[in-house]
Amino acid sequence: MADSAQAQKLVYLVTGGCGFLGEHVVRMLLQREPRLGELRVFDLHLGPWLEELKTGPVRVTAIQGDVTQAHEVAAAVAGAHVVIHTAGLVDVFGRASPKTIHEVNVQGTRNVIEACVQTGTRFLVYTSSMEVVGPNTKGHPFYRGNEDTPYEAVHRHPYPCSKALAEWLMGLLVCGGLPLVTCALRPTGIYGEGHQIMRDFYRQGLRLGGRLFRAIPASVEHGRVYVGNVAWMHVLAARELERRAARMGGQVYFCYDGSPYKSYEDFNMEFLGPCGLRLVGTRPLVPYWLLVFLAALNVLLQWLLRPLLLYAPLLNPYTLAMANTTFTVSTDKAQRHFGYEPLFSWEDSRTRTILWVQATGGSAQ
Ligand SMILES: NC(=O)c1ccc[n+]([C@@H]2O[C@H](COP(=O)([O-])OP(=O)(O)OC[C@H]3O[C@@H](n4cnc5c(N)ncnc54)[C@H](O)[C@@H]3O)[C@@H](O)[C@H]2O)c1
Ligand SMILES: C[C@@H](CO)CCC[C@@H](C)[C@H]1CC[C@H]2[C@@H]3[C@H](O)C=C4C[C@@H](O)CC[C@]4(C)[C@H]3CC[C@]12C
Repeated sequence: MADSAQAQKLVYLVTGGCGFLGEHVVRMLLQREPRLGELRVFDLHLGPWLEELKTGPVRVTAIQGDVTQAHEVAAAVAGAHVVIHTAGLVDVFGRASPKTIHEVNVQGTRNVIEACVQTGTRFLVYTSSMEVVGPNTKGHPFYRGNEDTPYEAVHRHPYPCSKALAEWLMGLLVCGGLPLVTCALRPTGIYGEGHQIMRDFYRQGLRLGGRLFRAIPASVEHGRVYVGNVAWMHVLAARELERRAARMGGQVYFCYDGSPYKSYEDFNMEFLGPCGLRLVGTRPLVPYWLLVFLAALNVLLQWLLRPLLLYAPLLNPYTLAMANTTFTVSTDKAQRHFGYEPLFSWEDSRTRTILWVQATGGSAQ
């Protein structure tokens, strides 16, 4: 990618490119990366929507593969200039075993790093998570903090443990002095078109006669960021890693935009309200001790039923702690380091999400 090769077309690889975030990254690259020559989309499950992208000017190569299989990753990475690694097992509900979460999120990331080193790929952007920092097991608030805010990060749940370990692996590279330049992006709770949990809440509200019941105090802030802005941040970071390697290499960045600071439930109502739902109660209708009890009961039921079926409700001690602990970010690090500005205003993000919930929320899609 030297000066003389300004017009050189680049090969990008997006792992997890058919996931919620991955699909937005893929589409954003096609729209906003002028140097894109080939786009490889690597995923365990390929989406049918990829077919429509294959008719455009950029070569789109769909690769069905597993990040836990080093040889599959190496084959996909070979010849790629830039890798955006979003593939991950996002499970805070006990659907997958801790071992599987570790294999996909930690070993999978190690495979991606090693493939880059072996095949000479120089730029790697990793999708990390807010949970690398917190909320911690002690329920300490992280109130509008930034990347340098001191916070006692204590992980016990397999998912945050795996994301923290994977991000740490990225950092190791810099210490090792390898030619690979990496950075990690830490989204808070992502929302937008394709957000399954938002759709689940919508359907639950419809079943309950157009109502949802407040369980979390409105004063607890939960950080949220629009998927289009998270995707844009990945595309921009990937593009700028070369030019600003000394500054960006080994850095971590929270993903942020103009989304308002609200509780998890009040934030969801920004979209579900215009879709006809109502949040009942200005205060939690269920006492907190009862939620704690129900969350613990769900863990017991999950364990008892495991030989027969997979019982994985939204409420468990970890998700309750997440929803009930203030964790919000306020930072401009990505702006200072690589010129990031959100592409979508809060109004745009809101409208797009509402339209998506209205279009697909009631259907089986
Ligand atoms: N959704 C959020 O709120 C959020 C917040 C912070 C960080 N993240 C991170 O963003 C990334 C994407 O999350 P998402 O919400 O889009 O999840 P998702 O489940 O929609 O997407 C993950 C994708 O990875 C793929 N994948 C899983 N295991 C794989 C394997 N072994 N090999 C290849 N592909 C595999 C899945 O098929 C899926 O398409 C994850 O790394 C996640 O940890 C998500
Ligand atoms: C107690 C319930 C009353 O309505 C609400 C339970 C809500 C939980 C299911 C969600 C609350 C916070 C969410 C998480 C958060 O937004 C950030 C995440 C980071 C990411 O890396 C993965 C997804 C998630 C863990 C997200 C999952 C759902 C919540 C726990």
